[in-house]
Parts: sequence; C-alpha cells; structure tokens
Amino acid sequence: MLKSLEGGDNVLVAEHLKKYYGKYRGIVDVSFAIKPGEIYGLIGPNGAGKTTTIRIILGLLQKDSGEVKIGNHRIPDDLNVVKPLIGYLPGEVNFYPDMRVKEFLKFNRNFYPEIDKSYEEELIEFLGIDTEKKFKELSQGNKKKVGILQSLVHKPSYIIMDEPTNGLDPLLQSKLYELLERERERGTVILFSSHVLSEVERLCQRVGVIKEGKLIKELSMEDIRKYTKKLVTVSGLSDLRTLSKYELLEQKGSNFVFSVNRTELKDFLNSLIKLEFDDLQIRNPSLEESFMEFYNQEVEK
Ligand SMILES: Nc1ncnc2c1ncn2[C@@H]1O[C@H](COP(=O)(O)OP(=O)(O)OP(=O)(O)O)[C@@H](O)[C@H]1O
Repeated sequence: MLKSLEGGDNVLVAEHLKKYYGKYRGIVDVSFAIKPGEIYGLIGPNGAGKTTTIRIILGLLQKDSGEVKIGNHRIPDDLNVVKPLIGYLPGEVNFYPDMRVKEFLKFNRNFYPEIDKSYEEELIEFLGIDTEKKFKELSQGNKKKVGILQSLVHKPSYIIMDEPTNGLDPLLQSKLYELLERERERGTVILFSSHVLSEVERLCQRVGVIKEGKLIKELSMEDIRKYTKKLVTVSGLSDLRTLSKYELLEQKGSNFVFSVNRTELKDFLNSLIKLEFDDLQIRNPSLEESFMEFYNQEVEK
C-alpha cells in the first residue's frame, strides 16, 4: 500500500526554480509537475542543471526563488514530514569505506523501522549484492546497487534518482528499469535524470528537456519517439536514388550522413542494399544532435 501525505494528492511540483552559485548560473527557470504512477525524465547535457534541480527538491540546496511542493507540503519548510516518504539515489554513491554492507543495511533500518525484511532480501538477491563486503572493496557499480536498494527498500511514495544508470552495466540497467516500472505501477511519483535519450524513451511517460538551467520543452512519449532517430553514415555511395526521400544531414564527396526515423530504418536499409556503397555505420545521435532544433535556440538568461 502506498503511503500518502495528508491532505492532497501525491504530486511533486517544481515551480520557476532559480539558483545561482554566487555569480555562476545553476538553474534559471525550471518548472514541472509529476503525478503518481508517472516516471518523469529530466534530460539535459552535463551542466544543464539536473543535479541542482534535484538537490533543491530534496531540500539539500537552498533555492534563490521558486517553489517546491510535495503533496501539500512546501520544501524545505516541511522536509521532516516528507523525508521518510522519499527514496533518493544521488549521482555518486558514497558510504563509509570500512563499513560492511550488512552493517549499513542494519543502520538504514534504524531510520526506517517499517522496512519489510523480506523485501530487503528480495532486493539483495535481485540486484546481486554481496552483503559481507566492505564498501571500500566494492566497485562503483556495486556501490550503486546498494544505493538503489537504499532508495527503494522503504517503499517510498516519491523516488528521485540522479543519473542512476551512469556506471551500471546493461544487465543492471535493465534490472533498475524493471524495479522502477514496478514502482510506477504501485503509483509512485518518479523523477529520473539522464543525458541518454534512449533510456528516457524506454522508461518515462514525460520528459522535460533542460538546457543551460532552463526547462525549455516538455515531451510526451509520442514526441520522444519522434526525436529518436538513427544517424546512418554511408561511405562510397555513388547514387542516392531512392534514398533521396530521407533527411540528408551532411554530404562530403561520396560520404553521406542520413537522419532516419527508427521506424523507417528497415525500409532505408532495404533501399540501400540495392545500391553500390563501401561502408556503413549506424549510431544513436547525441542529445544535442537529437534536440538540435531546441538547442540551437538561444535561451534567455
Ligand atoms: N558548487 C557549485 N559552484 C558553482 N557552480 C556550480 C556548483 N554546482 C553546480 N554549478 C554549476 O551549475 C550548473 C548546473 O550544474 P548541475 O550539476 O546542476 O548540472 P547537471 O545537469 O546535473 O550536470 P552534470 O550531469 O554534469 O552533473 C553548471 O553550470 C555548474 O557548473
């Protein structure tokens, strides 16, 4: 059963958040609202302001202006009321180096006495955590597994994860996606930051694109799919013929770079195979390449 805050829906709201670090821009204007049962992706390149936004929401950083509401509670004023209902995974997970994982889990249970021991054991097994090890003996990925467990084990109503898949191998990434999907079905509010478009596409119901401290665009799942194209580089192509209907990004001599919708990739390759060419490379565009049309727009400061 999902724990609710008194007097209101479990919505997480950020409104016109602004934060400067002295004279340096942290964020200038970030607003969004996340409903229960929704995974919201905050996406942007390094330095865009994702961590600053998350730390303000968690009351770890003081904002210059704007408002954060969790349920009907204002942050940081009501932090103590809301804190037990939040599960947070920071970008870098650090623990006491000499502590064993099992000692840490016991310590964590002191903060959340209602932790269900059998759920804890299920997560240990699912994530493959060695509880006998000391933190200094763990790789960054293995520390992150403990961080994921810590953020989920008390069955929070709000999950906030800062670039959670950084440093995770593909198997662990898909385990994390599975856990988050289960949480979403339970009605949890989930905020997830990333600079990888493919993962927000897979997981999130809505995505906020953040650029230079400003939330410049919100995308639905449908919009996101529209923006997930493949970049296809074809070398030694003498004749475009049927390929001319695809978006050509670049041409240098007989080398061509096409931007092809994922759904059209098969048709593109079927057409290509009938032509003469030397080499072929298919890659995912970077975030900046995918969102070129937004990123090229000047952001007001
Ligand atoms: N302690 C600080 N002092 C000065 N500037 C800071 C500080 N922390 C962050 N910034 C600046 O605030 C801006 C936003 O940083 P933030 O870490 O929130 O971005 P991010 O999107 O999380 O990027 P990353 O993925 O690189 O962490 C950046 O320009 C960064 O240089």
